[in-house]
Amino acid sequence: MTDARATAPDDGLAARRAALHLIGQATGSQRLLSESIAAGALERLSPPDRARAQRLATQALRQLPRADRALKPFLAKQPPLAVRNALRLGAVEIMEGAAPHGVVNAMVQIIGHGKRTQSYKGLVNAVLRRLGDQDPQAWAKLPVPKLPNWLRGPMVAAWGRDAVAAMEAVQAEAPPLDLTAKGDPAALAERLGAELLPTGSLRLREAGQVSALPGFETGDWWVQDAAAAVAARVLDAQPGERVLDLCAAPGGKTMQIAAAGAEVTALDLSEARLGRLRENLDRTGLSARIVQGDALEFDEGGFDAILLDAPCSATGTIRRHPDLPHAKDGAEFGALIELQAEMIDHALGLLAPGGRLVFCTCSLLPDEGEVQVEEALARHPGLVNDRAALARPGIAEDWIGPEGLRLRPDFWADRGGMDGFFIACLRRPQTA
Ligand SMILES: C[S@@+](CC[C@H](N)C(=O)[O-])C[C@H]1O[C@@H](n2cnc3c(N)ncnc32)[C@H](O)[C@@H]1O
Repeated sequence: MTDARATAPDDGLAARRAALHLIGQATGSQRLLSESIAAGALERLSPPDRARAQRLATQALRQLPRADRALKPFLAKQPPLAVRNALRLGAVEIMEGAAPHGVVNAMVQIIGHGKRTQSYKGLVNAVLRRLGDQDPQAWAKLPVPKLPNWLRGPMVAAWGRDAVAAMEAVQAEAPPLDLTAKGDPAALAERLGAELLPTGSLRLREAGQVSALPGFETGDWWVQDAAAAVAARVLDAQPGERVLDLCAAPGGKTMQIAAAGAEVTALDLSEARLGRLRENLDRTGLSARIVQGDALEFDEGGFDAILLDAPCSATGTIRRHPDLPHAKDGAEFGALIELQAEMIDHALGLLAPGGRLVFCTCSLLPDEGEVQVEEALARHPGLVNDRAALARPGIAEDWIGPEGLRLRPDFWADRGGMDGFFIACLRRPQTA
């Protein structure tokens, strides 16, 4: 059955309304876009509107501080959040090149529709029209959006002001699309007209619809940030090895390990995310044993290698998830850091003697990376930090620190950056 509301052309109203819902949830209710979407926020939309709503919300959240600056001269006082967000989304769209009249009409209609917002119709109309008369160059000259203080403080303490400013500059841009090839990356790069990155990932700047790219249906590749792909390269799974992927879903790293010919067990707590892992394995024709459960309760041992891509603050992925600084406030850091340490200890106990544990997090906070390794080495006498395993093709020597490999969004800035990651390889002694 077709839902007429989902398919009728509406000049972008449905997509904009949904985008505003997502932005409202992130800025008003501390809900990540992924959480709102999992709760059904985009269910009623057609696939193109769904993609458009997500794109609009993501771009508006990425540029929120710029939008606020551009709007400030036109607002004597702040209107309610729903109106403010409509102005923000409208400002971002107009200043980034959308036809102003279409944006103004849509926002006026949306605001005019709500009982609590309809009295702001005139304001939205006037402000967005005046923004439409602004020089688009002025937008580009606005300062790069800064991270919120709760995150900026610890990051400046860890990496210094200049490095954080460089990361913010990368985070202000829409990221490229990175792919991992199931087979030969050079041949696939040629087929797709993609850049072959030094670490072996592929990069497309203007990808369009992912599922329309050649090789999607046949499962010749999967979407995976270049930095995320390095963790499984460090693990370097060998054909026939027994490998445990402890926090596996949605399975980017599981697929790399399976493609290397290892016997992989993919475990995750989330049944919903494991559903995505199953779809990914089906599409790529790769196989893994799938286990739903808590990593801390899994007690099958004797693995040659374990990948622990632990739950973390995800602060390394802000350029792909710009909702995070708006929806979070750092309150959960402490619990995550404790969980990561428990997971490291538990995983070490599941290794065969001489086995290796690759621990990684997509975090920019040393407490979720370097400090975890330092403390694990202190807790486990005889444990070896195998830094030689980190020297993979394309990895610059100065990215490897005493505790492990630190990847940052401002690395490869001229190529479009990369996600922030920490990766270490710990070896259990032969005799424990
Ligand atoms: C960073 S994501 C993993 C990404 C995945 N390795 C990939 O490359 O696609 C962390 C995962 O840990 C899972 N997780 C969180 N707590 C867990 C637990 N106690 N046991 C097992 N998995 C857990 C989450 O459901 C989430 O899928």
